[in-house]
Amino acid sequence: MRVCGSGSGTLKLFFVFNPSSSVDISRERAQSLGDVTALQRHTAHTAHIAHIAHTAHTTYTAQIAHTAHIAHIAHTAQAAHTTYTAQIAQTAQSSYTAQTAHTTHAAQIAQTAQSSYTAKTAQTAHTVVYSCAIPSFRTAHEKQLCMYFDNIVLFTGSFQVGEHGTLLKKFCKGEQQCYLKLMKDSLRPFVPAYHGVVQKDNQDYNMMENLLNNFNSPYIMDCKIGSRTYLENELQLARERPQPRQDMFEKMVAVDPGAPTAEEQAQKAVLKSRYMQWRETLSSTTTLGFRIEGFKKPNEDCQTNFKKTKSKEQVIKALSDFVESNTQIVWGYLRQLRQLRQVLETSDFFKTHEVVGSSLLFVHDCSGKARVWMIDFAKTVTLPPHFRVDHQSPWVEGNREDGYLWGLDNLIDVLTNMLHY
Ligand SMILES: O=P(O)(O)O[C@H]1[C@H](O)[C@@H](OP(=O)(O)O)[C@H](OP(=O)(O)O)[C@@H](OP(=O)(O)O)[C@H]1O
Ligand SMILES: Nc1ncnc2c1ncn2[C@@H]1O[C@H](COP(=O)(O)OP(=O)(O)O)[C@@H](O)[C@H]1O
Repeated sequence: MRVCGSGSGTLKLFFVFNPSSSVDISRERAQSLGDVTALQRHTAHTAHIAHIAHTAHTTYTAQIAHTAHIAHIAHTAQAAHTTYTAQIAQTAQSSYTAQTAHTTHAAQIAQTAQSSYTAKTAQTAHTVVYSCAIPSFRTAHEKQLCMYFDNIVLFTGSFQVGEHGTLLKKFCKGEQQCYLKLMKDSLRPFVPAYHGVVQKDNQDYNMMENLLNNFNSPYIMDCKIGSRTYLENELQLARERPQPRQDMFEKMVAVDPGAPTAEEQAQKAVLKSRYMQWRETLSSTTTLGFRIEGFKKPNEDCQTNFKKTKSKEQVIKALSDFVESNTQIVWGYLRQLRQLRQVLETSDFFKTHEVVGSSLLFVHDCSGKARVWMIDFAKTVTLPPHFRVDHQSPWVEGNREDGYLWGLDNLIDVLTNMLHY
């Protein structure tokens, strides 16, 4: 969450997953080139790359891991300081567009993996992968949602990879406080394990378990839960110090050119609270108390085109696509959600917090394993002493209701309906 200014697996390659490219490539590219250089430095200086070969779970990853034998990786990583940036820049400028890189990616990797274990092959695999490193996401959020390429974590603005299969998220004090409390709460099994604060390149991060560690080619979905996605004090701030946002105006117009009012059209900007409310009514947040932010299936583009997914039928269609109509997976998720529902009833943390903008992360794989975790507590705040919410009542300013249980019940209902389709 960018509110503050912004298991133990060991896979340490960062790939940028890249769907259709249409945006300001040069700015993003510059950023991504910086990331890749930083990444290579990281790779070159840690011994963890050796674990890649051992812990690669997916065929795909295993292939790369095998191909990229440790000696060759070391060599590649060393070379990276001097040659990689240039190579990627060159690749990007040639007809090797992000789109092309993505579509040919799997085929090329497969081909590469089948060939012999030469340094050249290892390097090829890396080059192919990194030539995908031209982000074309419209929003930072989409970029984070799309942070996985199979089990391999992408290096994004807010996230870094930590030691021993952990994930580092840019430090946010509010989120840290939540995790510290959650580690002692009955909700602990439903949140990533929290491992404290670490500093990297002068930036503090909250270190947590990477929830994908034990999955093989995971399917990943992020659902934002609750009837409201902004805090009451954000509304107050917007009234006291209105800060019209041009970027949000642009995001709004991209979805619906008719959405801004005449005044907003004239200013070419909207307030954040207005944008957030518009997003809520456009999607199922207001009608169902949750919305699909995006999902990612193995070897497919990340899908984030759910801003207008509002009706039950539309939601069911999207969820069916995510689980590929596999009822075993639906049952798995339902079991998890029902357990979570029960635990929420007993949780002291839940009783005493307004949970806004938090997501449920759904992960399953072809083995049939399906898990759900609560993530993203950057906008979860402690309620004043003795202040109670039921997490179900409609929100009116001042009552601090977040609609979390209402949304969860609707989600359970929708998944149950899917079994009868
Ligand atoms: O999803 P889109 O339509 O791109 O809108 C995003 C999300 O609502 C972000 O919330 P979240 O991170 O919970 O998904 C929010 O970050 P905040 O968490 O800071 O509210 C962004 O605000 P800005 O960061 O101000 O742009 C806003 O632009
Ligand atoms: N502990 C985790 N393990 C695995 N993936 C995670 C974890 N935390 C976040 N993610 C991934 O990162 C994405 C963004 O995380 P989130 O905490 O919502 O950040 P932001 O608030 O910056 O959007 C999620 O949709 C999910 O895919």
